[in-house]
Amino acid sequence: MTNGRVNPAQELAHQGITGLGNVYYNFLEHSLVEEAVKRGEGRLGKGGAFLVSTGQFTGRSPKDKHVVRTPSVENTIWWDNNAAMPPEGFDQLHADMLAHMQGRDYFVQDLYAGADPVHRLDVRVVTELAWHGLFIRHLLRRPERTELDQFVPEWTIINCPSFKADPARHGCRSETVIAFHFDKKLILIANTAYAGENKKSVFTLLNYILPEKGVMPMHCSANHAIGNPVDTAVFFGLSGTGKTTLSAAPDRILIGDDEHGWSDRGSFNFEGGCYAKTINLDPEAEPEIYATTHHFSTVVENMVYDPETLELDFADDSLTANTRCAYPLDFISNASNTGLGGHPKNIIMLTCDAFGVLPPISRLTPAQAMYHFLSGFTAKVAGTERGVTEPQPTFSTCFGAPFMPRRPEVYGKLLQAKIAKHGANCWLVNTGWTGGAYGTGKRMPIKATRALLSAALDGSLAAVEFRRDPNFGFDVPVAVPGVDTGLLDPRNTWADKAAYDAQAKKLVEMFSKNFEQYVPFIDEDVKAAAIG
Ligand SMILES: Nc1ncnc2c1ncn2[C@@H]1O[C@H](COP(=O)(O)OP(=O)(O)O)[C@@H](O)[C@H]1O
Ligand SMILES: C=C(OP(=O)(O)O)C(=O)O
Ligand SMILES: [Mn+2]
Repeated sequence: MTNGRVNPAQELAHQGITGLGNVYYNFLEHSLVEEAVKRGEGRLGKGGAFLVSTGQFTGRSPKDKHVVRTPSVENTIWWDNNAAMPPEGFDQLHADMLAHMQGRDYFVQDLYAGADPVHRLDVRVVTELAWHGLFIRHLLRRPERTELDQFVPEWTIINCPSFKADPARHGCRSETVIAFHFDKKLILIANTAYAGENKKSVFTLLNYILPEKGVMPMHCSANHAIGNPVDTAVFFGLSGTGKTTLSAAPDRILIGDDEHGWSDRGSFNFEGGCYAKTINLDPEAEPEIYATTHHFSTVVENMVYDPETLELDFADDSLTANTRCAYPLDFISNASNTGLGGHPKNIIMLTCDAFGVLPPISRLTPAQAMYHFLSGFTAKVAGTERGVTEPQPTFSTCFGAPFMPRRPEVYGKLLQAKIAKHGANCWLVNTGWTGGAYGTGKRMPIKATRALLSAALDGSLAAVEFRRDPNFGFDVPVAVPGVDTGLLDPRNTWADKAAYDAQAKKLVEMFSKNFEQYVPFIDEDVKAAAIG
C-alpha cells in the first residue's frame, strides 16, 4: 500500500524494491510524528517535541563506514581513511537487506541536499523508523509539494536499524554498517539508530561529488551580517568544537550549522536544518536552541526526562554526553530562508584544544590557514563517536576526516585557491581549555569566544595590537575591548608557566610529526608556515 505524495513512476518498485508493507511517501512533519508515536518509537514531550532514545548506538560508528571498491573510484578514494568493501559483499548486503525488509513498513523522504539549485543533489531516504524520516526531513531541504511530482531520486539511502550485517558474508567489520556505492548511487545503513549517520552520509557523498565541479565542500557552520549576505563567515570544526553554538549568534543571520559548499557563486548550505547538542544547554547562553527543545516536531535524541512531568534534564548524560535536538532552520528566528551566503569574508577554524595551549583567537596568514586546515588539530569530545568518553586530542584533517572520501590535499588546494581569489581573512579559535589542560583548567567561556568572534567579524579586531606567538608563529591580539585580557595569552592563564612551556613544546612536536604526511603535496609557502 502506498501513502503520501510521490510521482507514481518513482515509487520504490521502480528501484527494484518490492514486497514491503505500507510505504509512506513524503509525509509531512505532523504525520511523521503521529506515525512515530503510534509505533511506540518515542513519545511527545513538552510543546510537542518528539522524545526518542536510540538504544545501543548514541554516536557515529566511523570504523564501520565502508566505500565499495570499484574501478571507477579506485584512484580517487583516500583508502587509508575509508575502509573498502568488495562489490560482491555490497550486493549481498543489498539483497539480504531487501529480503529483511519484506512485509515491513517504510518511510520515504525525497529531499534536496544543497541550497544552490545548480549544485544540489536529489536524495531519497528510505527509513524503517518514522522518526528517522522526520529527522532527515528536518535536516535536509524540503522540496515544494508540487516539485515532488517531478522529483527523480539520484541517490538513495536505505536505513534499516533492525538489520544486522554479517562481516564474513558482507565484507564489513561488524554487524553495524554504513556502506557507500558510488556507481550504484546507493548507501546502505544497518544496525544503528543514531540519526546523525543519515546526515553525515549525505555530507560524505557531497564531499566526494563536489570537488570535481570546483566546489569546496566544508565541515563548517555559516552566518552572515544582517541585511548583508556578502559579509559571510564560515566556522570550520570537528564535532563538538562549537559550529552550531557559535554560528547561532543573535546579531547575525544563520545560514547553517554544519555543512556548506563554496562555489564560484558564493557559499550555500547543504542542509535545511540543525542538529544541536543539548548537554548542559544553557537557556541564557543559547536561547534560540533551547526554545527548539519545546517546539512541535523537534526531535530530542537521547535526553533523559521525567516520565510524569516530561521535564527534560539537560545535565543528565547517563544515556550519552551526545544528547541532541534536530529541527528545521525556520525554528530559529534569525535563520536565512535561502541558505545562501556570499564568498566567505572570514574563515574561522575552531579547535577544541584539550591541552589548553592554543590562544582563544589567533590571526592566520593564508599559508598558516592551509597548514592548520590540513592538520585539523582538535579534540574529539565525549559521545559523538563510539568509545570516546573524554576529550581526546586528535588531528582530524580538514576538520572532518571521518567524512572525507578524497585525499586531504584535494580539499586543501581548492580552499587555498578560493582564499587567495577572494582574499578571505583567516582565524584560529580555541573553544577548548584555558588555565590548564583538560582536568585542571576549564572550558573557554562561550561569552569570551563570542566577543572575540564579533570583533573579528566586524573588523575591529584587525585594528588592535598583535604579538607573534613564539611556539606557533601566528599573531595573537594583546588586548580586545570587552574581553578579559588575561585570557588572550594562554601562558598567563596557567599557574605553572614551566608546565605550559613543556605542554606547548609537546604540542608543537605533535603538529610537526603529524604534518610530515602532507609535505610531499604542498607548496613552498605552506612548508614555510609549518611549525616546529
Ligand atoms: N567557548 C565555547 N565555544 C563554543 N562552544 C562551547 C564553548 N564552551 C563550551 N561550549 C559547548 O561546547 C559544545 C559545542 O557544541 P556544538 O556547537 O554543537 O559543536 P559542533 O556543532 O561543532 O559539533 C556546546 O555544548 C557548547 O555549549
Ligand atoms: C552530527 C555530528 O556532527 P556535529 O557534532 O559536527 O554536529 C556527528 O559528529 O555525529
Ligand atoms: Mn553541530
